[in-house]
Formats: sequence, C-alpha cells, structure tokens
Amino acid sequence: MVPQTLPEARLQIDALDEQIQKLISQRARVAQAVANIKQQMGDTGNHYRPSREAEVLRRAIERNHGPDGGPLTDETIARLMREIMSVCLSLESPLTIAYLGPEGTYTQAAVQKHFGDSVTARPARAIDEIFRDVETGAADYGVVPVANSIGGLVSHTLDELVHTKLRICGEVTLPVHHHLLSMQGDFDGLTKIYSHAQSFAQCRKWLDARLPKVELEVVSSNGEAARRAAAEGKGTAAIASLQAGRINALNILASNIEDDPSNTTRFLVLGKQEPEISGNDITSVVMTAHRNQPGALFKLLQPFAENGLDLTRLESRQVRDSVVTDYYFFVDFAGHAADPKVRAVLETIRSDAAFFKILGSYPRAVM
Ligand SMILES: C=C(O[C@@H]1C=C(C(=O)O)C=C[C@H]1O)C(=O)O
Repeated sequence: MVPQTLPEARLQIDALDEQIQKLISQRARVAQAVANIKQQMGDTGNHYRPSREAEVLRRAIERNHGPDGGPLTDETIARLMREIMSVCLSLESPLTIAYLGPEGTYTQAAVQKHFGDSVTARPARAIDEIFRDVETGAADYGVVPVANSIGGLVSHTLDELVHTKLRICGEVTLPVHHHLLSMQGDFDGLTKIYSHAQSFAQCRKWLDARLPKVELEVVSSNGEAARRAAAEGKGTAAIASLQAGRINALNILASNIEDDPSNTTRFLVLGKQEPEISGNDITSVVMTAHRNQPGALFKLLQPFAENGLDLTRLESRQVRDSVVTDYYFFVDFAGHAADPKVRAVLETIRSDAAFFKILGSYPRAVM
C-alpha cells in the first residue's frame, strides 16, 4: 500500500525496519551455524567461500529483475548484500586483507568492493610484499592491481604470479575516477599538485586545459599524494580517489577529471584457496612455448578453440634474463579447471608447453 501522508510513510518504514533487522540478525545466526558445521566437517581454514559469495550476489541481482525487484540499481542491491555478507562472515572468520597502500589507494577501494567493510585491510608498501604477507599468513588474502584500461599491465604483479604458490581466487574490476583534492576550497593560489605518474597521464587533457602552469610532482601512490596535500595545506592539491580525500579530510575541487570516463582497473585476489565451481568462472594460466618452433603459440592456443573455450584475455610478457627472446603468455578463459572437459584441455596444453602453470579458477566479478 503506497502511503499518502508522512506519518503513514514513517509508520510503514518503522515496521519494515523492524522486519529487516530481525531478518539480518537471523541471517547472522545462521552464518554462525555454518561456521560450526564447517568446523565439524574438519575445515581448518577460514570460512570465506568466493564461489558461494558470487552465487549469493548473482541471485540478489536476479531477484532485482523479478517480481520482488524495486527501484534500486543492481549495483546498489549487490553492494548492500555485499555488506550483509561481510558482517556475517566477520562473525565466522575475521579476515585480514593485504593491499597496495598507503590508505586511500584504489587498491584499498578494490578490497572494500570485493570483501565489504568488515575486514581488516593491511597496507603493504609494494606488490611483492602483498604476496609475502599472504604466503606467510600475515594476511588471509591479498589484492593486487593487474591491468588498467589506459596504463596497461602491472608488470610486478605478472612477474610475481609466475613464481608464487598462491592462487588467484577472485577478480575485482573498479572504474577509476580521479578527483582534484585540497585543503583549500578553491583553485586560488594553487602552485603544486601531487599524484602517481599514471594518474597524471590519465588526467593530461584536463590539467593542460585548466591548470597548465601548476607544478606536477610525481609521488609513489595516490594515497601518498593525498597525505602530502593534507600535510602541506594551502597552495597544494592531490589527484586521488574520493576515499583518499575522505581519509585526509580534503575538499573536492573538481570531480571525475580523467580524460577517459571508462577508465577501469582490474585487480586480482590472491589466497591459498581453490574456489569451487560457481557456474560463471574464469581460469588463468601462464605458459611459454618451445623455442624455434614455427606456430608454437598457435599450437598452444588451438585446444581452447577446438573445445569451444572462450579466451577472455591474452597478454604476453618477456621472460626476464632471457638472452633469446622468450615470452610468458598469460591466458584467461571462461571455465573452471575442476570441470573434466577443461581439465582435459589443460593437460593437452601442459604437455605441449615448455612451461605451464595454472594460476587459479575463480568466479567472474559480479559487481
Ligand atoms: C555462510 C557461509 O560462509 C561465508 C559467508 C557467506 C554469507 O554470509 O552468505 C557466504 C560465503 C562465505 O564466505 C557459507 O559458506 O555459506
């Protein structure tokens, strides 16, 4: 019944809130029961299940299109469900997630998007430190950037992936929006802007048009840029994320100043876990072909085509220290390595490749 007066509307909202709260508490109790059941089943690790979470989020989005759907966007519904799962999971297993710090980086925003707010985010100084934090158990999972639609591949991440024992257990895609942030409230007397080199490159046109005379100083991250703008105050600004602005209490002088509004960064979630089949999964592998064999790459990729496996990404990176030119091929495709058909294809490729490694099978990003 659509309310006609404000008191009527408030009454309805109070009644709905009561129901929502009751249901959320019930859900949390069931999640606690799940933890006990998993322990009884001899599960010794944490209780985070990437495939199950993807399934819950996909269902929420499906429902949003059904008879119980409402005026909220899929993204909003998924974000709310994400937070509910995040608080439920924190009762089962409080998680620590290593990310490329300092606070306020886009990688931290990716952690929040993927795991929700009820995790401890642990900033690392460099990408290899994130791998080490997860390998040693200082963090349960790690989040690293792997590619940006404008800036290209993150080579440190690819290099670490070749050698690590960790598995990719998830992906996060994040639209990247840059903002000009400062302690001051206007452009007057701005003489210096701090940012990461990539962010400057991504805002080149805007900077040339609006602030051609201001000095640009490259720092190690956007989080660091925001920290400096806050510490130095008047006359300085940073190009960074809204989150970095919030953390450092900066004003927004200009929003979405990136040249390409579809600018997106892809991140990987690293862990020791092998996610189960979720029904919409990606598998990542890395391989090298035998040298001096014409058509070697063609031969490596042929089994994917012959078995109808859809390649979603193919990147190459030169093998470090190789005198002769030699390339690692990073291939992503739709499917899960536990699927017998996929397993057979991977075994064929493994026997044809000079080097071959499965990096992980994980649910395709839902949000
Ligand atoms: C409750 C579970 O454990 C965790 C919490 C989930 C949730 O709150 O829905 C989903 C998957 C797991 O990360 C489960 O495995 O079902």
